[in-house]
Amino acid sequence: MTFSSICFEQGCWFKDIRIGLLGASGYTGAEIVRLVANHPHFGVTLMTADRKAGQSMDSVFPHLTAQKLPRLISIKDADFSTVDAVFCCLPHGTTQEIIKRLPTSLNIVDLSADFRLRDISEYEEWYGQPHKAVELQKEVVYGLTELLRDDIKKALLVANPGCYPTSVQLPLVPLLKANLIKHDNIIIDAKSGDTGAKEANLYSEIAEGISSYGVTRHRHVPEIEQGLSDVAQSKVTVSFTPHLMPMIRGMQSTIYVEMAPGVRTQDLYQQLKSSYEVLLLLNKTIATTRDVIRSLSTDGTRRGRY
Ligand SMILES: CC(=O)N[C@@H](CCC(=O)OP(=O)(O)O)C(=O)O
Repeated sequence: MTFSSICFEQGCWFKDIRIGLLGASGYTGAEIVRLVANHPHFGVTLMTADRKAGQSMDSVFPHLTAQKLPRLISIKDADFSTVDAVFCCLPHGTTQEIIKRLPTSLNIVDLSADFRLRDISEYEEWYGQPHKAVELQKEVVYGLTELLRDDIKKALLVANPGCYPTSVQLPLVPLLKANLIKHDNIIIDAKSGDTGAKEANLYSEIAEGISSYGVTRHRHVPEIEQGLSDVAQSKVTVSFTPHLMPMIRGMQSTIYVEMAPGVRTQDLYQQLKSSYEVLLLLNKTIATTRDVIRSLSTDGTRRGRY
């Protein structure tokens, strides 16, 4: 991305890249604000949230009170000449039409699923609706940063990966690339916290229980298979079952693979260790979502090498 503008709007003093958030009042909007807050170059100058237009962001998320943020406005009142890049935090299925009306000079990161699947017919099959911006699909870079960092830097439109597909592709891609595992019989037992759910769930419906859902037909399956097949350079299929857990935040995917002949568990460990600068635990300590959340709060800059 190249930006030359200097911006002096409220909330963006001395930050040279002006960010607009569309659909800012949801969890993904709040997360972008958190990430941008300490960024040396990014400043938020535009925030839209149709149902909360006129309100301040801290009236929705009080933990953001200390941030200097513009007031939430309706998207129809947005002036896109005041931004260099847009994060689209709108619901799945609503983004395609909005993005195609935005100025073509804008860098866009779409956090919905609208541009993740390259194959349009696969999108229509899994999301149950026609794709409304087919012409944009060819511009898209799949935003799994650890894999495609250089392409992402040059992209005008980035499709931010789904949550489960991220948790599955990051560990499996280095193993597939190094031919350490077989391409079939990959079983993914995945668990998500409640903030990942599409709609607000009542405490009484979630607490003290675990539910599997989307069994054999979750929309993240084709996204996972697309990514894994790309690196394996042959068709990879997976068995995937997601579960909703009684916790607010976090995700854990336990993945079962068959190792290639002659490969040992230690080889998988070494491959992952040399691929990412992340907390990697084996035998001595068990991974927990709590530890990941704790580590995020102290290090937002961790990067993988892929
Ligand atoms: C627990 C739960 O319901 N999770 C959602 C995934 C979260 C989401 O909407 O989004 P992404 O596709 O952007 O990851 C689901 O299974 O559809």
